Amino acid sequence: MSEPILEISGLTKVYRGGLKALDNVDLTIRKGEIFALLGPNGAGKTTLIGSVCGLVRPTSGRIAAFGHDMARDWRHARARIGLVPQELSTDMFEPVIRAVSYSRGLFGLPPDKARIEEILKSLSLWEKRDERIMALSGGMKRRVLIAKALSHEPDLLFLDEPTAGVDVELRKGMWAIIDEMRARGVTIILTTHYIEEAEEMADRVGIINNGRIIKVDEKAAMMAQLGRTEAHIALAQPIAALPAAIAHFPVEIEDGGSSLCYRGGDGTGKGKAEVAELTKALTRAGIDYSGIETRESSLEDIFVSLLGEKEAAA
Ligand SMILES: Nc1ncnc2c1ncn2[C@@H]1O[C@H](COP(=O)(O)OP(=O)(O)OP(=O)(O)O)[C@@H](O)[C@H]1O
Repeated sequence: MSEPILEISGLTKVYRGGLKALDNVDLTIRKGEIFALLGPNGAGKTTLIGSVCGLVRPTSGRIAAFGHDMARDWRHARARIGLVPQELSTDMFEPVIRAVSYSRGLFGLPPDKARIEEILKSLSLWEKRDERIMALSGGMKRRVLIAKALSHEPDLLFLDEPTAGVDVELRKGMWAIIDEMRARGVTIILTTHYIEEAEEMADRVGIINNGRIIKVDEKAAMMAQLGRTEAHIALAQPIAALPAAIAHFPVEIEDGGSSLCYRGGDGTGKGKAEVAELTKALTRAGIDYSGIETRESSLEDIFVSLLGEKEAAA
């Protein structure tokens, strides 16, 4: 297991007015990993990132990056940390290349035209280098944010909801860019609302809700618990009891016998396959159905079930 690059312990943030955005957060990030912080709106993701990047002053707790305590030795660590925020707030009138070069200088690195060119090319921004940022499309603006963060060659990079509100194509493009950064050895922490994004990108996943980290696990183990499948099967004729032929499936009668509800699977595609098996078994048993509605559980469903498990264990 590689060495820790970021160690957060007992981190709490209470905003003026009393809102506790982070509640005693402990989290260790290892060198070279991609860590996805998954949580709903207002969970505390941006506050957590802001605390590490020096934008939010923690109420209590400790943050150490690269072995340096951020409270005492902030400058040393800060120069090695990059942040891609959710939105561009400045430089709208600047040409792309100037904004990106300026970001590099801001962190005290000497100008390096070749490096800036390489970054802009890798993000397909080279052709747009002389355009003002305000004239770019939303997707290109996001790329500028990434280029700015990469310009100072961070070892630890935060991506705050890199693909919120972008179309599928751009999301895939963004994932490819994140992959390239990983290949260069950058440690990445990304926040997201999307389970599929965590699934696609991350080595480990942490789930945050109401300022608390509910669970942290390797991606595969986490996904095995998430993404359960739910299928509602409308029956052509109501049934009074579960037929023996389907009793071994995780299925229940609902709506007074006019439909069946399947809840199973483990996020590996097992659910869908099992629903297909279930429909075959119904056909074999001579039970007709008029429709099937299948869905994967949402992030909200998962929070409800994880919180339920946590409360049950407490
Ligand atoms: N400057 C602030 N002052 C007071 N409350 C704040 C401030 N910034 C954030 N909050 C509150 O802290 C909580 C956590 O917000 P935060 O932005 O960290 O969540 P998030 O998980 O990033 O949400 P989102 O997914 O919507 O970006 C929210 O209830 C938010 O309203």
